[in-house]
Amino acid sequence: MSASKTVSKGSVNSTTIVTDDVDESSKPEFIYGGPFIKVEKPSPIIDTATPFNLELQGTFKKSFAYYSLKERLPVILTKIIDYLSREGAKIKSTHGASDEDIRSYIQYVTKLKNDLVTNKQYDLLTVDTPEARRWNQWIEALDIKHYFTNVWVFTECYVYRRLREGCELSKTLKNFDPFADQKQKSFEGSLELMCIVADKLVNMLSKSDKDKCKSDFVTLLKLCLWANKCDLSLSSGEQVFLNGNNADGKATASNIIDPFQMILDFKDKLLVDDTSKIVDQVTSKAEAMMKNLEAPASAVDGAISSPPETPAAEATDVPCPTKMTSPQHVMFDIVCDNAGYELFADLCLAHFLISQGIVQKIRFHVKNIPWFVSDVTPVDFKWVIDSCLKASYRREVPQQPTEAAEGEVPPEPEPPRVISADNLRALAEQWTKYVDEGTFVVLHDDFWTSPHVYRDMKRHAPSLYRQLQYAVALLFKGDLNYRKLLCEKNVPPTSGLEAALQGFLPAPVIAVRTVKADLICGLPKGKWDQLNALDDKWMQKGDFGVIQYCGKVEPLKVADRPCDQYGDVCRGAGCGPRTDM
Ligand SMILES: O=P(O)(O)OC[C@H]1O[C@](O)(CO)[C@@H](O)[C@@H]1O
Repeated sequence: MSASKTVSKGSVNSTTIVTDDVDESSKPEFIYGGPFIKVEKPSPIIDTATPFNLELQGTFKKSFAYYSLKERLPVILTKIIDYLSREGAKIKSTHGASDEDIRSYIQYVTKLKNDLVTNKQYDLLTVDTPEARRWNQWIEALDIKHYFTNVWVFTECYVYRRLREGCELSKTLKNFDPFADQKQKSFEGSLELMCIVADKLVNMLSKSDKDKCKSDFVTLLKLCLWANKCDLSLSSGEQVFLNGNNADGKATASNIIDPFQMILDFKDKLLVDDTSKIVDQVTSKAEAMMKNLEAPASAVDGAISSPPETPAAEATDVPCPTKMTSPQHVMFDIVCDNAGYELFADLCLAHFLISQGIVQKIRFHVKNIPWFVSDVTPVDFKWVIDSCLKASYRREVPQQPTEAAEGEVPPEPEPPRVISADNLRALAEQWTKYVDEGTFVVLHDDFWTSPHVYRDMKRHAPSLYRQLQYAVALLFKGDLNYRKLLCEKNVPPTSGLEAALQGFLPAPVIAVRTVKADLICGLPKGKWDQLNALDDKWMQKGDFGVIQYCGKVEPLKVADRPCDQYGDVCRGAGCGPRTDM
């Protein structure tokens, strides 16, 4: 390890990046009463991969966490700086910002990047909101407050939270999303894929027999999985094209990228496939819940579907969640990951579950603020549907001529295949109705943009935990959710999901994730070693995936804590009409 820090030019648009190792061992220190002298301190960086059963952190030099903090995250920040410098005029006119506003944000991001690459201590947030104060309490409670030395997920979340703070501190940039353009471009690059999927989805929506319904459900779960390849933080903001597309995101003249074909082509890359179990369990649980809703409360074994003693409750009031032990609707929850094509795939699954009558509502949990470059925010949720609604696309693909047998007249060439956005627009029209009537509900709890792993949700966000308990199942999308489900711990790869969740059991958990970080559970014995022997970076590329299930659930009882809104005076109802329970 070098004894002094070197500064070299980074590859991104000539912005200076510190590219040597994070090394605290040779910083001069002031000894009281004496001159500045060199004090050798042990380096926090260890030349190893993350040992099993430890949390991921940037100090393990052979881990993806180290590489990410040293290379990927600084590039993401540099790109924001470049974007602000390049598109300053556009940003100014959209947000009514001044040169000074843009300059201040650039300075803010530049300092953040320097603090990160030099492994400084986290700064406290300076905006004064209840959520920012909570962040500061979490930071203050840490034993280790350095970027590389603390747990990786905390540092990453902190960096994205700070990016937001830069906007919050500005008078004019409060609604600025530094990743909006990248998300938009990625959506546009996937338009043809969406048209192709929409054309097939329309044939899955009319009520079908049990076998077809099961096989379509399985297919759509797999569609959602491979859509998770398209995330912009793994590629540091570069567009990701699913197998075979050109660099401009378009399929070549005679070539069609069919995401349903990809599911078959990627069969061997799906390392854990619980889809069959998921479909069986979700459908039977949903059926049981549906019966429960139809039956009068007294007829249902032990279930209190409305709270006791609620004389004043309006018929339209939803009972207080603290007293309610069964839901008001049969609901399936999707904890979303990326906007664009991935959200489109989630919407397709959601539409299918509703149209087949499997569930009555879908709750989409999205991020409150721009997050890990391409994660869905409420604004993204709306523009993705609106963009599908307005989509205009048409391409005629010439069909391969059929060979004529020797001596025979060649058959008439097939007419070209037409790919168009007609069905995509029709689907989006239905999604708009679903949103308007509350069949699709978009929720954005602050917890999803906190640094906490899901084991700790009950402690940090008890209301959210309770809300999740009403779901038939919770579909967690993507790599970041997976890391938080596994408590950011490098568990032995053969350990089961239930053990890895460490008690996070609000409702059945479905984890759908392409592998983009070096932790995993549920692999068959020997598989991890086998994959490592072929490519020691296989966990960093998003080429492999898992669809995992844990059906163990903690029973939902009347809460032992008072109602959030009315405390002990709550009579069991009157928490306002809610659509999300
Ligand atoms: O969009 P996803 O699937 O959550 O992936 C997020 C990416 O960001 C990280 O969580 C951290 O950079 C990686 O593990 C992953 O590459």
